[in-house]
Amino acid sequence: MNHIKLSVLGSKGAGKSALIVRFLTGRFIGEYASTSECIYNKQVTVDSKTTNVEIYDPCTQPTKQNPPLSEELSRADGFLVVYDISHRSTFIFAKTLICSLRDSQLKTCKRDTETVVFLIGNKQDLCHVREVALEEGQIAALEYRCQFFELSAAEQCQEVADMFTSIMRKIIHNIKMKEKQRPSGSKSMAKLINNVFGKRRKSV
Ligand SMILES: Nc1nc2c(ncn2[C@@H]2O[C@H](COP(=O)(O)OP(=O)(O)OP(=O)(O)O)[C@@H](O)[C@H]2O)c(=O)[nH]1
Repeated sequence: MNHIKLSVLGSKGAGKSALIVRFLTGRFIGEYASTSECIYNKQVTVDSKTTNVEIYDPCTQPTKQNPPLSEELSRADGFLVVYDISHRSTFIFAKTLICSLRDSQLKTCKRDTETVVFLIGNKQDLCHVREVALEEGQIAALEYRCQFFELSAAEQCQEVADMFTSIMRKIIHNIKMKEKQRPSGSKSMAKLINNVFGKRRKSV
């Protein structure tokens, strides 16, 4: 079974909890008591493979010191960076976050494949008070090499589910690529150990 970890980052009020709850329950709940960070676990099926996904919601609090992004990087396999299309400041913060993620990754160099980051423009239903154009989100995603979705946790269930499936599929693909790139020595070592113990088991 695949085990993957997602972190959902973004400004206070961008809709992180609403997106997560919509994915986990299929429902939209208007208000959340976001007093502390939350970690959700769910078993899902991605391309007919059972996958355990852990979702970390920092529940951004003005007084809460969120962990440094390098810590986030080591914790998560992928990131949803959420902004509210009706508040430009959340979009600017989202771009800052992605920049920091990319910079932190370069510094830590702990990963050979680039961290999976999805830029999410939420509250698409508030297009009558839109402050961030769709094209701006698309251009930012191209610039920061991430996938882009504009949607509404309040009004769209399938689209939110499809977005989560898409990032989980991308993460699983990356994990498989990394396993393939693993130095052949470790593979042959595993094969050797299997042969030795395997033969011994056969003789017993
Ligand atoms: N119209 C509309 N409102 C939304 C949508 N998603 C979330 N909201 C509302 O936006 C407010 C903030 O949503 P949350 O999910 O708590 O946002 P958050 O990013 O988790 O906020 P913090 O936990 O404080 O960081 C709530 O009043 C939600 O009902 C959406 O797609 N459309």
